[in-house]
Amino acid sequence: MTVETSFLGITLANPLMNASGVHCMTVAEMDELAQSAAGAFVTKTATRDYRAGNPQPRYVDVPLGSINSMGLPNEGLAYYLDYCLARQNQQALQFLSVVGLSYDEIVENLRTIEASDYQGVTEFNLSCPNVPGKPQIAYDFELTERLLTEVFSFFTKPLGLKLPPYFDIAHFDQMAAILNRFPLTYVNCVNSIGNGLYIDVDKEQVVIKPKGGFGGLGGDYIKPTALANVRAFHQRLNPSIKIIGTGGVRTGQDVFEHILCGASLVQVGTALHQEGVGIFERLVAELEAIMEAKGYTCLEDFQGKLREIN
Ligand SMILES: O=C(O)c1[nH]c(=O)[nH]c(=O)c1I
Repeated sequence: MTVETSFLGITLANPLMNASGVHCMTVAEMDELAQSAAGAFVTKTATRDYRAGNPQPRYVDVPLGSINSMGLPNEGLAYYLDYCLARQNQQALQFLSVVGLSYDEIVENLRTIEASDYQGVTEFNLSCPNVPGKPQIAYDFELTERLLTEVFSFFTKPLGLKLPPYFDIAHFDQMAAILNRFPLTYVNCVNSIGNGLYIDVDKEQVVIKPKGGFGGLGGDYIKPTALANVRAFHQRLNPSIKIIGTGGVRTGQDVFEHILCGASLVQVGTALHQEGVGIFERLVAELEAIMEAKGYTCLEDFQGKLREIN
């Protein structure tokens, strides 16, 4: 029995990796990830220039997950691109997460990556909920289509999209119809559930400073939504477009559920932030135990095979 998997023809020891934004802001954090049991890693979403991000406190772990309004702090695209270029011969599979603060900057950043010797995967983040004044790109279907049309007029390297959660069947249909028109490597479902609110009852106060306390939710809160988005897009997208499952992963069972819904890789955010990189060994062991108990010998035995009630 094995939890090995392959992505873009590259064999990975397991389907697990970090979620962008968690444990991937600096070289030190990314090196620690690279040395961990994680099968792959992704960088913090980069903009062209360095960003300090929103004022603190801007990330808080809470009993059922986390709330954050980081505000896209990052060292700038060159920092992460240089990191990936320097290590792309040693690391099996790298994911470089990117966005821009404007349409033109997004195009510029993707042109920078295209012009580089980067051989890894690019994750285009369409779903950052925390840049004040910037609505999430992926909730604007026309803008998404316009951007993807322009990007794929020049971008030839493997490209995936980080999507926000959708909550309406019509939106799954509309978005999938758009995505199926492009040679995407994958879609990553889901980013945090945007603009939640967590309250400290003793202080009768919000817990994060930016945006009046509104922030993206992660953790246990979002697993049912994450699973539904993985399943919905797995059912609707061309099989050539893989699904990465993100959201609410804390145990091997959560990993199993994401794969059952159709995920090829599974990312860990909130729980990684809370437990550290040791979580990957634990998740692998727990997933193996579930597969053993069910008599599965590989991920393909159950991947995408969620049953409905007929
Ligand atoms: O506030 C952030 O930096 C952030 N926070 C999130 O929860 N998702 C994102 O994609 C981003 I770029």
